[in-house]
Amino acid sequence: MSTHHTLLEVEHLTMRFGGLTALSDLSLNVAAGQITSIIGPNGAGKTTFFNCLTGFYKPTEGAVRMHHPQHGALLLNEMPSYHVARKAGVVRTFQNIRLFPNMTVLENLIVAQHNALQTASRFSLAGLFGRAGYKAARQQALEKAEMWLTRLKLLDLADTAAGNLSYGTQRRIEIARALCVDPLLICLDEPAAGLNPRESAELNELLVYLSREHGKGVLLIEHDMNVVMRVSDHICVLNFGNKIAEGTPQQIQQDPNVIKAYLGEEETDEKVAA
Ligand SMILES: Nc1ncnc2c1ncn2[C@@H]1O[C@H](COP(=O)(O)OP(=O)(O)OP(=O)(O)O)[C@@H](O)[C@H]1O
Repeated sequence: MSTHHTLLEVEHLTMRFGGLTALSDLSLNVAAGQITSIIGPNGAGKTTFFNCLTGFYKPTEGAVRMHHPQHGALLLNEMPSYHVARKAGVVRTFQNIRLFPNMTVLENLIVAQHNALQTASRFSLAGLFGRAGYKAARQQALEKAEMWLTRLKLLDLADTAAGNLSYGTQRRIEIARALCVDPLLICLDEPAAGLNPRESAELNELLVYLSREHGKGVLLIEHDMNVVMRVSDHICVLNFGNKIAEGTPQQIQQDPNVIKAYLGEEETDEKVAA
């Protein structure tokens, strides 16, 4: 799949908490079928950005526009978070794992589809027990879960309690769960944190597969530069809430402002002098 049209347009986004400006006048485009990474030192405003675009925070200023093939341009900054996921097709994972540990892997993926199932049941017990529509919706939910479990190489673990699995596997399950709601854009907050090198390499493959083969827009917050530099099509660098650079991995690696933000002024001078 090779359509790289703009999915998300971020315009002059600002988020203030009292006197602290966590995000300042950020403008950025995110394309379908590409991996866009947001990087920056601790406290740069990366998670605040995700919170603004997924309805968790209401930005102080600016707009976030999602271009949806059926619904047209949708202003995410004016939507509650459940609409951001359901209507606009923007889903996220969090820095800390948020699976139901006592449920099986499959159950976690079915629960993620509760909106479709509730609608099919018409919110009634009669619906749950009898309606053909509900049975069909449940079958579809199972098929979708099975498809993503197969593609993410998790099918063998479908009946295992999620909490008994390794950290890296739980991260994959979280991504599978997010994919079950058919997102156009998937936002991943530090998915490589705590992964071993093999799991990290598998994650790289998965992100590339989702963007290239499924045309998903992938928005990635990540500290692991091995992941970022290998998989990103586009990188946006934040520092103290400001965008200090934007470009391809090669451009970012050579950008003096980025080197300064990561290494500090003295080291940069030494590096330049060396
Ligand atoms: N709800 C909040 N109330 C007050 N300040 C906040 C809130 N959320 C974030 N901040 C502040 O905004 C700034 C940016 O935080 P944010 O979590 O977005 O950074 P980050 O780039 O994601 O950092 P990290 O890499 O450590 O996760 C920080 O100074 C943080 O303390």
